[in-house]
Amino acid sequence: MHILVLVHSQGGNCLTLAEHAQRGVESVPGMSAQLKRVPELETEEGLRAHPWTGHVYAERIHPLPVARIDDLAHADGLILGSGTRYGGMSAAMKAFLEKASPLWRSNALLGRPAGVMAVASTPHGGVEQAALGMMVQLMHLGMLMVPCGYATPLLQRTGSPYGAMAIAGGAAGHALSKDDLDVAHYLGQQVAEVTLRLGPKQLRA
Ligand SMILES: Cc1cc2nc3c(=O)[nH]c(=O)nc-3n(C[C@H](O)[C@H](O)[C@H](O)COP(=O)(O)O)c2cc1C
Repeated sequence: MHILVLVHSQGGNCLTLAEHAQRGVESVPGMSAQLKRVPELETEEGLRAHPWTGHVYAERIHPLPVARIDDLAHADGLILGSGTRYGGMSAAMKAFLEKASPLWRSNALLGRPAGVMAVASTPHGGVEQAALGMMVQLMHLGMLMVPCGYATPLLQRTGSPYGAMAIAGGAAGHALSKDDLDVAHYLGQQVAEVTLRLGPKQLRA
């Protein structure tokens, strides 16, 4: 069975979490994961020319496959990740989810498991709202939320009970910690295990 790990990352931090979530999924026998990015709203030239993140875009973001709405319908489970933008998910992630309205109409994603990840540069800069905002949109699509909870001691040090969350990037230049990466891996495992227990998706007409 297959999990789609779908990310919008500009500085590469959320992408790093997504890579670890992908490994977490793949650590569960019988599960595979594919990492894709949502379509960008900014121009290719603008992204490449950005003074701080242009090299990240060229080296790490651009090579990722760009997701289509169909990819959501064909995955047995989903992990979404976004950088925090003004206390919410990125516009690119939100735009992608809004394009999923045909799947909302057909209930194609009803009952499928999903987890969320977010990164912000400051401790009280809205990382939880970004993650919870993604959860709300996924619940409108009928998806089942798979949280981190507190079953792992990692959650005493980083992450959040809602999903994988971290403080990194921005002017202070915080780097992701090993605990942050391990929480992302843990979330991937959790989503994979729940997906496996629920069984293969039922495709709706
Ligand atoms: C337009 C914009 C808005 C941002 N808004 C916030 C914010 O509200 N709170 C915060 O802590 N960081 C904010 N940031 C910083 C990013 O969340 C941070 O750099 C994070 O590491 C981005 O993840 P990424 O490296 O995966 O792109 C903002 C960055 C940009 C470009």
